[in-house]
Amino acid sequence: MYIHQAEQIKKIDNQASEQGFSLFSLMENAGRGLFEKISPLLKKENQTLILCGRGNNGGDGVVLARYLKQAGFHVSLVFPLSEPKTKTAKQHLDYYLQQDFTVEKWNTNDRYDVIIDCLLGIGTKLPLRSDVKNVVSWCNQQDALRIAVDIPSGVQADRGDLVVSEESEQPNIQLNHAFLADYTFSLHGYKPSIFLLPSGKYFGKTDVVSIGLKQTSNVNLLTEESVWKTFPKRNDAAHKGTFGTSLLVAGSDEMPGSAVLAAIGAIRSGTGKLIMATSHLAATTIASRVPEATFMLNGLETISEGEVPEKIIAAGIGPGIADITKAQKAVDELMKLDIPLVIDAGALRERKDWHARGPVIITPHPGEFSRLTGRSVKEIQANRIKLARKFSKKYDLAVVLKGKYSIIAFPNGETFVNPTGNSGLAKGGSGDVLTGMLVSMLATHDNYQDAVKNAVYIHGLCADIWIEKYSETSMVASDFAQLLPEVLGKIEGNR
Ligand SMILES: NC(=O)C1=CN([C@@H]2O[C@H](COP(=O)(O)OP(=O)(O)OC[C@H]3O[C@@H](n4cnc5c(N)ncnc54)[C@H](O)[C@@H]3O)[C@@H](O)[C@H]2O)[C@H](O)CC1
Ligand SMILES: [K+]
Repeated sequence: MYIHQAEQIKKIDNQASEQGFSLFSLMENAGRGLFEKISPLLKKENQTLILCGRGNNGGDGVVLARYLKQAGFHVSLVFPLSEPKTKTAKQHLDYYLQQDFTVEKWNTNDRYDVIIDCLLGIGTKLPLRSDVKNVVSWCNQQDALRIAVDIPSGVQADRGDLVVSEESEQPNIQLNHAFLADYTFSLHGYKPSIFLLPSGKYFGKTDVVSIGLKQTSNVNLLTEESVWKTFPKRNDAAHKGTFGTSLLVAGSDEMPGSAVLAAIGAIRSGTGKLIMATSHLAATTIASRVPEATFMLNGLETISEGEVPEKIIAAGIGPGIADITKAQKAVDELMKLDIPLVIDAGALRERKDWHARGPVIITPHPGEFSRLTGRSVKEIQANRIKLARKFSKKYDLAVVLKGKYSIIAFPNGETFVNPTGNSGLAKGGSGDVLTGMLVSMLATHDNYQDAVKNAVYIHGLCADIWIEKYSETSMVASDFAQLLPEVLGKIEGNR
């Protein structure tokens, strides 16, 4: 499923128009497609208000109004911000009027069953002008079904923040920030703000209306199907060497649990063998929970001095590591190997040189990404896709920016939004499990990008499966020991 940034949509529109597909036809397709999706939600006796802005989002509303009226629905078409100003919207309004349909005056005392928001689309620049704010605020206070076209008005296409002012500190839904939709029908494809916060809270249920344009984007939503298709098959002749040896540099006397969790994630995700480079105390704890692991004692020190176990085919470093200086030296050593390397938690610090022989995957949460980029967490959250892409390209590494809708950005520009997961993962230790899973899947997949995508998707799916039976509150990271077999059974069964 493609995700389109506003600029890309404009480019595709222009291309289509150069190739003879006029904006008038695109708007006609948009209105017709919206009619097909929206009319089943309306009853014939409903009073429906379509609020149109001055741009092409308003034009979509005009076409939708025509189709709904032709089908016998009670519709009031209103321009609360004055009449359309774009050529195409004007043309459609002329055609609408020629069918003897009318434009209504807006009376805020009238009551409607359904309100359709065609005020602002991807041309939105914040802050919202006060006249739009007033209309949005009125809409949000009505006892009506609210449907947004393309994006809810007040939301931008590419960013997650709503009000470019101090007010945006307030994370809760505000009545006058944006149209609070029950449904949003996106034209051509989803826009990034569906997957960002707080904007994502305003979309309600979402669906896409095709308008006949070419589908292409290097930002995609991960799907379960793509995971089935790329998850490696294990053949009967396999032995422990077939799936390779993974190395996890994790855990310290202060934080043995993180290493246990990373080891659980790794051992349940397919690696043939697992070496834990860790402290004596942590090794004792790990051995009791993951007896399959072998150990390199004083692992962090040893690796930081340049002594690395042989024959490893994937490595990860960071969970439960307390000594930041040694962690950096160990990262330097691991970067000399021609294997994929996951850098997380205690090993994830700003570096001058990210250059490595094999692929590097960093797994920051927003706080860690803030430390790496020097930007505030608020700025990162508003702009997760763009900033992850930028960092990935600049340093030639893969970024897994964790959080609701984790972003995976690869240095070739391919970017993925992960739809799985819930707040059951927002707990200490779930990131450690992910690091273990990543390393293990890197050891078992031929293609490192598939390994990263699959680990992130499956990690979230475990939490989604958990809440089918229990609640987000009760989930803890050690539950992955049971959840991974269940979820991998589902994935491998479907393959
Ligand atoms: N390929 C497609 O997906 C197509 C989508 N269509 C629809 O067109 C809009 C985008 O149209 P555009 O005219 O570029 O922008 P808007 O309708 O969003 O309106 C711009 C309009 O709003 C004013 N404005 C911007 N920000 C603010 C603000 N903060 N406060 C008040 N007013 C604001 C601005 O000055 C302009 O006047 C897209 O979303 C789809 O709905 C096409 O129909 C077909 C192709
Ligand atoms: K809208």
